[in-house]
Amino acid sequence: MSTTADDELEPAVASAPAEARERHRELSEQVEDARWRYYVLDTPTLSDADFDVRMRELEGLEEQFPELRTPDSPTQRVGGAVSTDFTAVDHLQRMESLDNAFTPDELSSWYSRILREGIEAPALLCELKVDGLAINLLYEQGRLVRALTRGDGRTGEDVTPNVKTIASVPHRLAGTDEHPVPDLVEVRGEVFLPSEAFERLNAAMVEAGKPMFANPRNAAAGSLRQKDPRITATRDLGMVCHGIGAREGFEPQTQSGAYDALRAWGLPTSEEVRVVATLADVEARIADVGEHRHTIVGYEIDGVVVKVDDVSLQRRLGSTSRAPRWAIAWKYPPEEVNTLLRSIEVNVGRTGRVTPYGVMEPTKVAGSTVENATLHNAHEVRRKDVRPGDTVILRKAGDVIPEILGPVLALRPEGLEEWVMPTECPACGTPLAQQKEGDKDLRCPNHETCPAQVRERVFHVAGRGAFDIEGLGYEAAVALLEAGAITNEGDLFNLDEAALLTAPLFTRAPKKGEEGPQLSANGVRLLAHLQERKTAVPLWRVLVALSIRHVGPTAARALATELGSWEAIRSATEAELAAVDGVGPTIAASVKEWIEGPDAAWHGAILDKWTRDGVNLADERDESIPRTLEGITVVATGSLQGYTRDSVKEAIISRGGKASGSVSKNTDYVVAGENAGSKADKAEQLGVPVLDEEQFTRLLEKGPDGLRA
Ligand SMILES: NC(=O)c1ccc[n+]([C@@H]2O[C@H](COP(=O)([O-])OP(=O)(O)OC[C@H]3O[C@@H](n4cnc5c(N)ncnc54)[C@H](O)[C@@H]3O)[C@@H](O)[C@H]2O)c1
Ligand SMILES: [Zn+2]
Repeated sequence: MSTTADDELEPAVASAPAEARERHRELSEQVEDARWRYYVLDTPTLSDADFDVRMRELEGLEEQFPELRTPDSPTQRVGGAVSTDFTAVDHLQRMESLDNAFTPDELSSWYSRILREGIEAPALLCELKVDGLAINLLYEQGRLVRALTRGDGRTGEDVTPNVKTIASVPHRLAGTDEHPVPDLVEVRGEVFLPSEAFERLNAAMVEAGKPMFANPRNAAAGSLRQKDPRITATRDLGMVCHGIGAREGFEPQTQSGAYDALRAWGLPTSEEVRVVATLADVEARIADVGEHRHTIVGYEIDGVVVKVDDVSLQRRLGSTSRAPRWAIAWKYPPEEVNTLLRSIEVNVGRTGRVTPYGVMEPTKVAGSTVENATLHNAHEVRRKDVRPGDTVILRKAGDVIPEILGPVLALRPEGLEEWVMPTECPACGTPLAQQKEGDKDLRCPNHETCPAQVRERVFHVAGRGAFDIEGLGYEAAVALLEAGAITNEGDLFNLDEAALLTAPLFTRAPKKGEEGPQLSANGVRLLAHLQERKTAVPLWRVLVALSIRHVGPTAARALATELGSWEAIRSATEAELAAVDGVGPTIAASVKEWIEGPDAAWHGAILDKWTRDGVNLADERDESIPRTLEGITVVATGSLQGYTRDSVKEAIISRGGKASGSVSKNTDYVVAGENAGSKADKAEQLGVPVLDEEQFTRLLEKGPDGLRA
């Protein structure tokens, strides 16, 4: 918890040494500067995480040397100021900030302090900490007369015309018998930009050639604090209430009760407010919200605010110079940090795609350390205008892959050169080219022998979705290729002891009586696994292993199911391939290209070798299963007791039927399990019979006749 001036603190004992004073002065300046950029200019140069670190250090210094805690220290004041673009107006009641907790310890020491006041088990209100900007709405006789930003807490900026453009902010309050409209009330809340509106706004900014907003908070602040309210009106801002200030003719007993009144008057309140009894409940709520942080509401949140619900207890606890003692903000780990972009490198993928990626000063974000992040293609590098040497904003949300959002332009060193995409493959020197006119991606066209592509393909053949060969990871793939034990994936299933002995990774020193290097245990196992896997996987996984562009597991399954063997796929026409359910023209063209295009010779050689080496290139039909569904199309939807998504398809296909994903007039039956949604509805509209699981089982056993019984 960030500690602030406590009146009861002992007077200073130690006097601060010169270097502590100097550091305090330096940090204060940095914090003041950051606040100015953040609150007034809406273009921060520090990340929130870096800002918080500095505040923490300041607070630590003041803890140690209380004499440094002067009234003008940034720790004693509510951050923010008033821009000259707006009229400065005083709040009737001061607007405060919040103290923060980043750890369970900090949270519980906040709670202990309340208990020390002799307050027993207070009801605790938990609400979302909205990542927007604070607003103060003054209603007199139910009429919205003024809207102010927080400013420095005493004086805010008059943004009334702008706030009036926000759809969810009522210009007039509606009274009810239970909740009559008060003479006067200051309503506090957060103005935010919904995530979707943020995406849209940034897309429009790019279109217009203007710099993007780094995050929804900055976008919300920038949108609200416009000189021209007509611009604000286009931005789809939202607002949610989280407190009240001055009031006349309105005396709620609890914070949650106040929200009930606000809601009744027509003000936007949150559905996600919970009143709980214990600190353990608070922790559970924090964990729960944390898990759904990005989906719980349609806007960004960065924490949970915990408040003592009882208003008389709030009064008793009072406030420090900048924040109430009766509330605390739990903050989740930062998902956005600033870091140095050291360089931009390129990576050559399995199908030759050359992808630039940023190499950064390793930084912790959302709980893990990040060093690399893809930049997708040269076009994207240009669009984001990131250059090696820039400070960049790095974002990582939960399990999502890290993303470089853009540079902090204000920190760009002078004369920083734009990055240039290489024109030649960094792995083999072949000039890079577009696959076809208008492609954003560049590729290395040397698919056959480009060492990077061969390495990625061999690794892919062994991967989970393909042959799943244990003991053949990236390191092993590199070792086999470097030793010349294989030249490409075609040689894999022909590997024998002699060939493997050339790769040091798979050998061990000879024991007594043995001559020369011997195969290591890993080497022996790899040979066994290769022999086992080559016949163990169904055709679709072999298709995946071939690295045909656009042929992933879904398309591969579709092709294998319909055609059953490599031979049948090879001899099918492009039109026949395209007609396969789940394939279509793009994939069909790509398969044909793989079979007949400029690389046909070495592609064919791989398959010849695999055939020679006994790889399974056709699926066996289980003749013991009766073909009860020949010519019948079935769509399964919802969850069934006795089947998984895959086994349902399996059951239909193995009986000669067609398992389709969408309902049309060509559908013969729809099988509807639990929670069957729109597909079952559509079936009814089209008059397609809908079966339950028991009827489906009869259909499988006896065909349509089974249903008549
Ligand atoms: N990047 C920068 O340079 C920079 C500079 C200044 C501030 N900041 C950011 O702002 C923070 C400090 O700002 P602050 O003083 O506004 O404190 P704060 O954002 O940590 O907490 C106070 C604010 O939270 C808001 N809030 C959201 N939901 C709320 C709820 N349910 N109940 C009550 N209040 C709620 C209110 O607007 C309130 O004013 C820093 O921790 C940092 O994240 C960043
Ligand atoms: Zn290459």
